[in-house]
Amino acid sequence: MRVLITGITGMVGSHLADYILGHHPGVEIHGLVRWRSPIDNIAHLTGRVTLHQGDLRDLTSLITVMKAARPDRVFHLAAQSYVVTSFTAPADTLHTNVIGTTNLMDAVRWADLDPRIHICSSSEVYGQVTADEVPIRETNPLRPASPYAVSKVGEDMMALQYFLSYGLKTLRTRMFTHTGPRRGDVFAESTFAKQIAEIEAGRRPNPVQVGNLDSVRTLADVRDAARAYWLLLEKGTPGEVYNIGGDRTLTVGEILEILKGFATCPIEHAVDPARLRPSDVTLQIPDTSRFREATGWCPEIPPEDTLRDLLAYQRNRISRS
Ligand SMILES: C[C@H]1O[C@H](OP(=O)(O)OP(=O)(O)OC[C@H]2O[C@@H](n3cnc4c(=O)[nH]c(N)nc43)[C@H](O)[C@@H]2O)[C@@H](O)[C@@H](O)C1=O
Repeated sequence: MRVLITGITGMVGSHLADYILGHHPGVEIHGLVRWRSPIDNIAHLTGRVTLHQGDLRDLTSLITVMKAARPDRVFHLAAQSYVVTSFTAPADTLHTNVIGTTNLMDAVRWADLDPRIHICSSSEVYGQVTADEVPIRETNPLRPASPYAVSKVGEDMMALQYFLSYGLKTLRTRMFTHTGPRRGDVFAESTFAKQIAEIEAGRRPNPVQVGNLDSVRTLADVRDAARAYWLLLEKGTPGEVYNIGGDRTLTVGEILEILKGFATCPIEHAVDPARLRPSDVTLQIPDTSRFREATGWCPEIPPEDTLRDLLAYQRNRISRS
């Protein structure tokens, strides 16, 4: 079997490649890499995966990649994924996520292939929900509260439309917060871990700079997420959409406190007004029963282990820089 992973240089894509190599050694892995993308997260995979240069914004490049890789399965994980950047660069976010996904699906059609395609939507599509609307089911209303969320609604709906109109075997996930080693520095738990590691190393003074600590999230481990995505294309139904997420509910402040508990020195924190958003999504608790029933998946790694590993990853990066 041949798989193509877009976003293979990112946190989830690199862990998915690790998972496949570890559990399904006969699978041939191809990865889409944007020109000049940093490849630190997949340096350890050299010689074990085939990389193809291309760009989601460039249909011609995607057709060339599809014809070369000829995947049986496509995991589309590449995206502009940072909510805050979407407020400052909304058009860029829409282009990469909506047009880029459309280009990818068109490339599959142009190359005359019929793979199962994982389209990675997001819990952000549900936007701000009220207390009586949780746990969030796939049937909850979509009320996107950021340009990023709008882009994921567009990506999600284009995948549905290509299934309905052309029979493309798209399966959509709406993943809730997931993290672990290789998480981008900008996200909440990752910037906290990075700042703590810098304070421990004497590279920055206390306090850790934070934004809104009251948001509620469930935290899934990226390695559980990678296993979920594999199971999705093994056992899921084309045309369907599935919520996926962790089962421990924490405020962002509680996540910070867990990380502080692992620190080797006292850590303080202070709110930086620049880290507050024009609108924030403060309550995200999923109902993942549809996905669990379809695949048998459930999360295995507790948030404490995830956050310990994330801090270890940030410490390691700082010690090497
Ligand atoms: C499922 C979804 O998950 C992610 O989106 P996100 O939830 O917006 O992620 P985040 O880590 O940027 O914010 C989480 C919460 O934490 C608050 N917060 C406090 N203090 C800081 C802070 O200092 N930095 C950041 N970034 N957030 C902070 C912030 O206001 C928000 O309420 C992406 O993977 C996205 O791609 C995705 O699809």
